[in-house]
Amino acid sequence: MKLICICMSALAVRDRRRCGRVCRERRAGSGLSMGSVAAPLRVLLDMDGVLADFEGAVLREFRARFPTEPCVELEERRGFSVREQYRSLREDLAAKVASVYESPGFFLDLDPIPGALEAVQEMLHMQDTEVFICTSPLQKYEHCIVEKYKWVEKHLGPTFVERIILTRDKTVVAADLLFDDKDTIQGAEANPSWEHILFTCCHNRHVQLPAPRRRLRSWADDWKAILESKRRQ
Ligand SMILES: Cc1cn([C@H]2C[C@H](OP(=O)(O)O)[C@@H](CO)O2)c(=O)[nH]c1=O
Ligand SMILES: [Mg+2]
Repeated sequence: MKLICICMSALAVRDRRRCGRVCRERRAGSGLSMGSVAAPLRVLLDMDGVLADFEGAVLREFRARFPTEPCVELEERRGFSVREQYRSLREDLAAKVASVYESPGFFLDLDPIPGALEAVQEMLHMQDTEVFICTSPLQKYEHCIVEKYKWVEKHLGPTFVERIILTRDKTVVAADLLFDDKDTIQGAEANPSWEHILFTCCHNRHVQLPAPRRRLRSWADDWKAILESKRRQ
């Protein structure tokens, strides 16, 4: 069971997280320590590429709007940024593909990733588990932000909207696990509290992860084993 310290007073998030790490280390060597209590496992789920099919929609909409232009098939996707790969095909295609995902309705109409909604509901009802959606808005955020909220309400229900964490910097959010399709997640915090589980997506399929980094290949893969292994740490 995962442990955190009972602290003397309400501590800042940063201090509480530090305290949790100290307790985990203590427990590994010497069992339960004085002042330790069970804490739920906190899981962050990224949205695009993990719950919502951003890549599939970009290709479908790009083809529909620019039928005569070359495009990048999903099997050919490499690197997180769609815009940069289209730019490498031809400079002006960068703006064209960006116009697709910056359009009103784009984020709202994303299809759920297969198995994602069922997995989230199951995770939500697991004992000793807290689930949040941790997602970044586009820099051009006009439609994206409200549509991400609406997407969650539509597919997961209004109470799940309370569980959205919207941030451009996921490193400052405290949790045990982050499932995310972006292979490199950086920000103000050099040592985030979460373990990043790379969720396989067309653009990261070929990324070789150095040990001990872990992947979840799809929602049909054993995500429960990852949660349980983290609980035991
Ligand atoms: C521009 C761009 C955005 N996105 C997603 C990631 C972010 O959502 P999320 O954090 O839910 O994965 C969102 C804003 O950048 O759009 C991509 O996945 N690829 C891209 O090339
Ligand atoms: Mg993502």
